[in-house]
Amino acid sequence: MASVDTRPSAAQVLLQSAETKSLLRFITCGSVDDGKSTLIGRLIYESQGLLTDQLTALESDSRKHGTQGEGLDFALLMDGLEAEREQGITIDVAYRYFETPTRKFIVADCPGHEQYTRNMVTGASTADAAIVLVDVTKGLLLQTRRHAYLLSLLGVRHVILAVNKMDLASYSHERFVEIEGEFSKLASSLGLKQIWSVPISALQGDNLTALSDRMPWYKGPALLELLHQLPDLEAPDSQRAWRLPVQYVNRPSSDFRGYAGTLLGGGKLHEGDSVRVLPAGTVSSIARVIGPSGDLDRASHGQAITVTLANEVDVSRGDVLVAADSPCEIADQFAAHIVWMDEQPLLPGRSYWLQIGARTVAAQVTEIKHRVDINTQEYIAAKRLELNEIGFCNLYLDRAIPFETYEQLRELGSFVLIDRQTYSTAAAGMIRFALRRSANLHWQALDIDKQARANIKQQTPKCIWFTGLSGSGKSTIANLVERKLLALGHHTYILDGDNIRHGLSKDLGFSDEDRVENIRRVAEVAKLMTDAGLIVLVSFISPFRSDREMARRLFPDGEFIEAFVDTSLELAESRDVKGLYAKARAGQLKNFTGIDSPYEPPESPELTLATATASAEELADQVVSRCLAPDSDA
Ligand SMILES: Nc1ncnc2c1ncn2[C@@H]1O[C@H](COP(=O)(O)OS(=O)(=O)O)[C@@H](OP(=O)(O)O)[C@H]1O
Ligand SMILES: Nc1ncnc2c1ncn2[C@@H]1O[C@H](COP(=O)(O)OP(=O)(O)O)[C@@H](O)[C@H]1O
Repeated sequence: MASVDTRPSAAQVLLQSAETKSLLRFITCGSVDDGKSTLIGRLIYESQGLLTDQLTALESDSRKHGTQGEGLDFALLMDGLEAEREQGITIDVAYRYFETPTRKFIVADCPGHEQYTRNMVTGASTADAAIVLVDVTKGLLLQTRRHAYLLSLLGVRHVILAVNKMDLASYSHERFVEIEGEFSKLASSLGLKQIWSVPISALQGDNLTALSDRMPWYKGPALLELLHQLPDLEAPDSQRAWRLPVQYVNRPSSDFRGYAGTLLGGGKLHEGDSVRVLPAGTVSSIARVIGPSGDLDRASHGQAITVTLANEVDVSRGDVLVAADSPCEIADQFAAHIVWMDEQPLLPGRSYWLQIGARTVAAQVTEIKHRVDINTQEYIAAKRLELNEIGFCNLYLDRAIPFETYEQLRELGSFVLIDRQTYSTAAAGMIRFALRRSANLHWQALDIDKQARANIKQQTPKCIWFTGLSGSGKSTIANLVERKLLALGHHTYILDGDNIRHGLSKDLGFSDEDRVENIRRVAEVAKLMTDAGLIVLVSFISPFRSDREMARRLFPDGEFIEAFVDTSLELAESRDVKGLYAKARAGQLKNFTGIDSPYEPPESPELTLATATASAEELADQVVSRCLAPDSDA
């Protein structure tokens, strides 16, 4: 006789999910070999959340295909997905739901391989937490680094390092501590903050639902306990004001007009609050706040509500209602990280639809500042982004939109790009900051001017622009010049290529486009420095004539002194101070000036410094006398 099955049916589980238990969304990172499937399967099983049909299938599959003898093979719960993948079925992300008496969980299972980056990004974009699985016998792998980077990119706030297969390492405390240390170094280099580490054996069930006596040195919590303790969606900063993106305008009759959406942000929305409609900027006040079961006095983050306004103002789907005294920014140009998800590469200049919240606008990527190697996090110059590649880009929208940076508020700082021909989702993006429209910027008049700043230093501001091949002698000569000027009581500063590329230009590589941008930035900084009354020494390869001309145009006549450090390629290469020429010749360094990237010598520089025939000391003297000569102003 069949026994009565007391496990909940699928329908019951769904009904239960409507209860008000808190929900934690998390993602698991790691490959199947790390024991990911076994871990998730076991967590679901042990938390009694298995649906009846799933369990029946698991029991029969374990008998037929299992690798665990008479026991249940938990990995089979997840492996169905692998089979689907083999059949070529595209699965964005596989989500599994389970719950315990106190919490509901949605776990996103994302495959570990690089070609599934877009899947992981999709899963992580809504996750509150992530479990990074590391096989204790293998330690940190390249993919661990990749996963940790993606978690930091997507701002997943709680990261749990699960060191798995502890049974295969004799439950060694030492080995656990070693891996934990390596991971915490990696995490802090990526800016991941909340890290927990748990030694587990997914197969044996150690430290999953209860502490294991095989690892008495581990004082807890067990993994499931930890998942219960984590706060769900990070409570937004309560100082931040509320935002209500309008999902739709509810107008059942002519005397009711409500605006529905999910409330976001830290602050509470109250009946009577002043409200601003963005992007238009019109002001009104909240007349009613309506929740699923009637009128409310107030609402907070995450609540689905409808509001009505005190007077008739124009509000459409996609607008954002904000606290009137604390509106969010509006802009039409952004810098954003973009994860490319389409088979067709991203081409700057092409028009896409950009969807942010309920708003859709036309957008172009005007520039890919760099691509990020997701395994090493190196910045690489890129003219296009291919499937699964990540780029840091400038975007231009055809109209201004209200937004928050992704860091401030995920929901108003993330967007997707949609291919206008195929309507496929081409990319996911995260707004890092707005690039303001110059039309909105005004020059601020100041009382103290350049002349006053220079007078007090008793000098004439200058920009001495050293240009030449790598290893030509720019830094050596500039350094000597600065020492000499300083000894004469002058106020100086050196802007050196290598140094600026560690900070101001650390996002730039060595493509032609990046060099152009590098020089543009440095020229602007040099101009500010002469404005401060300084003598500024600029030491950059600055290989392109047109960019040096652009720099020159920023300065008044006579202030810009172009000093060509004239050293032949052969000589510079024979010096090879940093060993870069050898690397470039060996093909290990691309776009190297003079080898596979051009250098355009100046046509009529103020100074030509021939390093083959004069010493650095002599050349520095030439520069100093030119710099201080009164006629150089002419
Ligand atoms: N591919 C490639 N090409 C040229 N230089 C390279 C490259 N990769 C690294 N480096 C190192 O970067 C320094 C040059 O940076 P700059 O900012 O002066 O270059 S540029 O003006 O933007 O062309 C340069 O420093 P210097 O040798 O002092 O010129 C090199 O050390
Ligand atoms: N006349 C000279 N002027 C400048 N540097 C010289 C000269 N003769 C030899 N050198 C050597 O060439 C190298 C130039 O390197 P560096 O100043 O770093 O070049 P850059 O900044 O252009 O890359 C230094 O090792 C320097 O000592």
